[in-house]
Amino acid sequence: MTLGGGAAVAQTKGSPEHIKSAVGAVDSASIKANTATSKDWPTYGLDYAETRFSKLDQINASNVKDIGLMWTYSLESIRGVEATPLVVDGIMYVSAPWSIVHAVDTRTGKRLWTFDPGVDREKGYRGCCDVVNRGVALYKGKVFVGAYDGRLIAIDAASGQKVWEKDTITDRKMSYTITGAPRVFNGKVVIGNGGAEYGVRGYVTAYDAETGDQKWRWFTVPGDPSKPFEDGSMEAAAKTWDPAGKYWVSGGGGTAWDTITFDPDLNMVYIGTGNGSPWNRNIRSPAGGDNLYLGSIVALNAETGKYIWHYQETPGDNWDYTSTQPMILADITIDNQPRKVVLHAPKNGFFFVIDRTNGKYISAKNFVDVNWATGYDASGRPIEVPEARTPDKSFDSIPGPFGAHNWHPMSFNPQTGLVYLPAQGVPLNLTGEKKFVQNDPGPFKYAATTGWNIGFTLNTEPPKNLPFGRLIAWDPVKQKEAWRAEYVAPWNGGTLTTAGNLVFQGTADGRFVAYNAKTGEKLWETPVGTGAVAAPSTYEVDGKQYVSIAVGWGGVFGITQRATDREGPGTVYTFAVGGKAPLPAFTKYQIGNLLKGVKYDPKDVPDGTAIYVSACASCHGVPGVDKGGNVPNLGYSAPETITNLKDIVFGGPFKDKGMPDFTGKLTEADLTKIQAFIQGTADAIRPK
Ligand SMILES: O=C(O)c1cc(C(=O)O)c2c(n1)C(=O)C(=O)c1cc(C(=O)O)[nH]c1-2
Ligand SMILES: [Ca+2]
Repeated sequence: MTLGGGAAVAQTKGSPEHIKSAVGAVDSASIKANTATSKDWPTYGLDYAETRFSKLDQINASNVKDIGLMWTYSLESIRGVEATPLVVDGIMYVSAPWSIVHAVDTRTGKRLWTFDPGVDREKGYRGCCDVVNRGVALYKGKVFVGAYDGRLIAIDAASGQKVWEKDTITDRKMSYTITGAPRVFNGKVVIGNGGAEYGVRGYVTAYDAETGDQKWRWFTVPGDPSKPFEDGSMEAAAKTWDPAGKYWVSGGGGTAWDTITFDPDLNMVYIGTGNGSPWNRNIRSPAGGDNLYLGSIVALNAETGKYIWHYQETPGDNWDYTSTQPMILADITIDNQPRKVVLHAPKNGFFFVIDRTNGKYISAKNFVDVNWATGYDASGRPIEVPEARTPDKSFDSIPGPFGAHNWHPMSFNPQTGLVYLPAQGVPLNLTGEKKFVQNDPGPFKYAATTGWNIGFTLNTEPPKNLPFGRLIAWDPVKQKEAWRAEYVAPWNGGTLTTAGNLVFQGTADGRFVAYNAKTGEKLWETPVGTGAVAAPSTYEVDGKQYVSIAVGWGGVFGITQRATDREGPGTVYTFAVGGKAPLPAFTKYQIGNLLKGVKYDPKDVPDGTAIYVSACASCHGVPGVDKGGNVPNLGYSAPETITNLKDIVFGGPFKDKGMPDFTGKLTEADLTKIQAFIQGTADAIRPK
């Protein structure tokens, strides 16, 4: 066998030498070249356009019924698994909770190495939405991972040893985290961060892939006006914020916590920016204003990081409507004109088609029911419903802050012309805070004890709309649904589509399903160990096509809620035609009895409710009502656990699992009240 350099050395596949040459050859040119065959899956969305459309068709609509399990690989995790597995010549790189990276030989399903960046487990509460990681990036023999605590780390792809590490965080006092997959192009690795529920200012940074040296940084929202603007885009943006809101004190938000999409044709990188911080615009910018660049797609020069254009999908965000959802770059024909577009389905419930050469709006249409806007006008501005921002009334925002579409990647199949979009509804009611004080852990302020600052109280009135989850096949040209598959719950997985006329998706209720991409007919399914939220990938090894999915229930919805009676560990499942491996033994989710017998004073229940909402609800859910996600529901704890709450809440005995030490944040008197709320709620819902 002759290798690239002309050396006639036969390598054992999976050996360090093989990995050095295979992953060493990954660069922008090879990622582009791979689109001709889709043999490898070298970057988060498969290709730079992030289509998640594979040209492989060995597995297709006629034979998908014959695929079976080849192997499973345990990620040994209990929290959410959101990563898309990358594969180059049979070597898989997949990340697990706490940003742990696993290298797996797909020829055997065996571990090559793991890398644990050593994120302080006690700091899990510094991110809003589970200690997840959406995946790694590969470039010239290195694996890049964004660690949850904000470090960007380069790892040697063959040895699993750290090559370099950079602290990407500008201000360590603030709750910044990284959950997204880095993107690498032309020798630069780009990463953003999360934290807009806590009061941070968003930005993205490019580093030299080889050395880790910083190349450029672009802030998404303006900073303290007493300091100079970083660039002209910040000067322009500041005009759309009301300084009376002192937005820089609560960071402003706009965090780029997921999508960063490189466009090799136009040498631009598109950043999807997040929600406002705090969410409530009346507090953040009392006189109103669009608050650029929240809820936007922003094009930057890929070389310099300089602003080129923006399109704001949610002007003056008020509802946690992030535009961080994954983008797809497509060349499609609209009104007989070939157009270079971005396809995008942000949280706000509208499907957007944007001209990516200049950021001009082409069309937007709601893909689920929405109640905050009736549509978009010809200039691309939403026609808002006034009640959606009433300061003195509560509002069932539809979509709610979980979004009509969250981070779960969609895919686009040019053969069907359809986008496969995991859509959902998670009801939530928002009531504006009358008096907002940054970092006040006060009662009823959701998750405020762990640092949230959103300017709303949640569900002070029970929401009236109903939850749902569905797969939508969406025609972006007609802006119309072609078919749908309904699910039992929200929070289903990302999608993959192939030239075999297939769509693959994992589901919240613990299945992995294949559909006919044209018609939506279900062609195959298998149970997997727990709810699946990540997107699958497909690749060819030694002439054979495989499909892999990393399964592990979690993410913001999955911390507190569930749709299966199974639980972890996080596991990679790999399927191929003729696979005959037995499914692993699934672990049954052990839910205790509804809590009974904890002594409490009913007078403590109202205060207990208020404290629970601020300190416990974001991870433990509503006692007894929710059934526990990847974190236990306290309404089903043993009575001794609740009676002795102080043994868990103080001193950090479960900090390895992500439970913070509340010493100094809660008192023993608070715990007495929390106990009253937990037992009181369990008693209130107990069937008579
Ligand atoms: O505003 C932010 O900075 C931020 C960060 C993240 C994150 O980093 O995971 C999420 C969100 N917001 C968010 O609004 C959201 O719905 C969400 C879901 C998830 C998830 O992984 O399940 N992360 C995030
Ligand atoms: Ca957010």
